[in-house]
Amino acid sequence: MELQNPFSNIIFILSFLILLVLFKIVQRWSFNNSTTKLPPGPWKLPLIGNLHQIISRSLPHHLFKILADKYGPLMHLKLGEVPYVIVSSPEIAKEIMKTHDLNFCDRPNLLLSNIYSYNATDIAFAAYGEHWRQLRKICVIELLSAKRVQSFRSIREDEVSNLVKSITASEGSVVNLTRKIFSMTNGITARAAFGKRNRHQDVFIPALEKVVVLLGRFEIADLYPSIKLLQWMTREKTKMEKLHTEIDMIAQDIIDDHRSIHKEASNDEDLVDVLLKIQQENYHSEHPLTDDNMKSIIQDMFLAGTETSSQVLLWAMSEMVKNPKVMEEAQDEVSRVFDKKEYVDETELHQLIYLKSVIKETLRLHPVAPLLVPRESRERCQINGYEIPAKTRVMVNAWAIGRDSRYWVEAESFKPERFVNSPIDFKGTDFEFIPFGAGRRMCPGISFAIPNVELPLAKLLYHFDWKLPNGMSHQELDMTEFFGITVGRKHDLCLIPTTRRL
Ligand code: HEM
Repeated sequence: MELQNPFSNIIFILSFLILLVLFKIVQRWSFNNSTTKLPPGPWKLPLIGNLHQIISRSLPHHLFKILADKYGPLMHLKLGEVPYVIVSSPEIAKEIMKTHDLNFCDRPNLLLSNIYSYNATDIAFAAYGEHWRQLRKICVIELLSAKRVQSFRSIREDEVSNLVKSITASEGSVVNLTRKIFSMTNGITARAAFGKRNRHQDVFIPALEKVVVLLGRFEIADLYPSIKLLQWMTREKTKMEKLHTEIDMIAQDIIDDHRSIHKEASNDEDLVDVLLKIQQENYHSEHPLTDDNMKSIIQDMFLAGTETSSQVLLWAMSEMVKNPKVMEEAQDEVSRVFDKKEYVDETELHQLIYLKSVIKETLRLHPVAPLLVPRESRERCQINGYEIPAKTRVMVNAWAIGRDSRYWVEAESFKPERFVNSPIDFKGTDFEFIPFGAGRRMCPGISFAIPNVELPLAKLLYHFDWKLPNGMSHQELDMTEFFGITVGRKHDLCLIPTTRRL
């Protein structure tokens, strides 16, 4: 019988443990060298990270492009204590918003948007999950469907005709187009949402305009979420709470008014009517629609819908004034299509191929949400061999992507003809052109937005010729941007109209 070495078991166990430790060391080493490699980015200071590089006079989307040219299209920044990645190429945008979309479809929890959005229970700021899915479904199927948008046609035509009338009244003198266009877009959204113009609207819209200003600011408390004291110290928090209470009361009044008037006919249903109907139908369901949910949806329609469409219209007019040949060609097309009819309505808008290209080119050079709406990673993942930790905030620089010279010839020039026979569209599948975002969180309002831009533009070109005031030449038109929740013109667009056709 062979004698068993009394130490053999111990030796075996020890060898096993040594191997295990070695294995762990190798695993940790390879992990450090592959999966934990963060994307490149500028050097960071303790406590503030890259804040000192970001706080400059440049607009964030411009600055991020300059930095991305140096550090690459997937760039890591630390702002305060929060990790950010900035995406600046169509390829990486596709990775984020298509391949890994599920991991990047959360929104960060931010102080002011949380107050505005009933604790992030609206659509735009809600975390990804069942609640967001339910609201988004209501939005896409019931509120912003092609059929519903069509039902608002007479509202659009009416409001745009009022715009034309008010411009005609000031023919030959300087018109502040910025103010007129904002008022028209607000009018369309208000009538679509609330029905007739009503007494509350005059308070609701100015209050929301103040919200827009507050939401457009960088809030230091959001960059140091672990220091709760900062949240209590910020004055903006108190301002937002006050505005929120004011808007909430008005919106509740509007809902209650609608509740008291029972509508049978569905022809003139507005968005509040539709939401009330859904609330009644879903009363006993697992996810009933509360009054707060309704108010948050309506707010989102205004916030996401009116600023954006107005800014696109103003950028398109600015670019056409700056490029008179483009203006001429667009006017010729509108005349060709509508001269026989002698008025512009929505029935023939589909024929305005060049005008549609003008709008696309405007959205390429002036995406009104140049960094889209921030997202946040749900879990740790790898993109292009780099590690993106969980809870990293992600900004996609749609503005830089629209100027990527690998995709766009003469990227900085305004050339609508590039879109005329091109299949490239803004529906979220061509990642070199993503003014409405892409993936699960993509803008659901395209079908509502586009007629709000096409119809007024067609009418402004059909009825008027435009020139700059004070003998200014078209090259002199100032195109400086203002960065807020959307990026619009810094200075109001003031032009002199002369009538072409009544
Ligand atoms: C030209 C006009 C518009 C532009 C350029 C625009 C652009 C955008 C962008 C870039 C996003 C973020 C997408 C992302 O994170 O990938 C967004 C989200 C959103 N937009 Fe628009 N938008 C426009 C008009 C509208 C209109 C008219 C409405 C509604 C009436 C609307 C409702 C929304 C909502 C509710 C969201 C949040 C979606 C979500 O988080 O699930 N938008 N929009």
